[in-house]
Amino acid sequence: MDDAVTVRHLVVDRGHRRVLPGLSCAVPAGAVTGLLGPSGSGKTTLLRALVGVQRVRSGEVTVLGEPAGSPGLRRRVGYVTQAPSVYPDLTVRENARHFAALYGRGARAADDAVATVGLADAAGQLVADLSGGQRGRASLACALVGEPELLVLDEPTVGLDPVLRVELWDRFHALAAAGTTLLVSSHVMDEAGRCDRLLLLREGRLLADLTPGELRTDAGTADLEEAFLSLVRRGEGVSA
Ligand SMILES: Nc1ncnc2c1ncn2[C@@H]1O[C@H](COP(=O)(O)OP(=O)(O)OP(=O)(O)O)[C@@H](O)[C@H]1O
Repeated sequence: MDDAVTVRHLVVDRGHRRVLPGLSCAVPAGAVTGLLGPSGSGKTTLLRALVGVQRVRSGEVTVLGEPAGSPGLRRRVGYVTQAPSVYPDLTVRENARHFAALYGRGARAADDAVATVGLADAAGQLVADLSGGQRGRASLACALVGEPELLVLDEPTVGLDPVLRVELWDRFHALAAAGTTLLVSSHVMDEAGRCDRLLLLREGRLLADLTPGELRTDAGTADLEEAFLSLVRRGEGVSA
């Protein structure tokens, strides 16, 4: 499988801290890759570098064959941040139609995206009146509407109930089956099991790049949370 993203020796400083000290990794095309790691491990920083909004000190990030942040990638890459990026004074439908228009797509595509994230019943509501989880999904709809080749999602299931979570993950896999590459960050290890591949980060370093099955086998436990912790402990043992 080709890689949609390759990262080589990426060094990023934020404030006075070296957050990514020389990270190398790859994201396979047409699959759902989970970017997992504890809070502060550098997940958002890596995602920001992929979409070209992070100042980097050195290294190379190639996205869909072009340097990250190239103007040509703007329409090919969708990014949903942890903070929903939608207009509070517009309805869900109006937001989706606005972004659809920016991508040269019609009202039908906008309405489909709203339905996909389970917000059809709330389409006429102002975003300002939505719950946090609903607002996040409205933001996701606005990214989906452009049908990007690479979808970068920063903790998209935070605040969602289990039913919606499962539905969204099914949707992610349907998109991947249709050829979209998804990179989804999470610190919820039970979501790791839903990914085709996992990149496990710790303190800005790649702890492992493997499938959920490999992680379980490697750690000798079916519990992914436990498996991740065992990997962390092993890493600490090696560096000690
Ligand atoms: N603007 C900033 N200035 C200085 N340091 C920052 C800034 N933004 C993030 N950091 C630091 O960079 C490190 C990595 O942050 P990042 O947001 O990439 O982690 P994360 O793995 O996405 O965490 P979370 O799961 O909590 O979102 C953290 O130590 C954080 O405190």
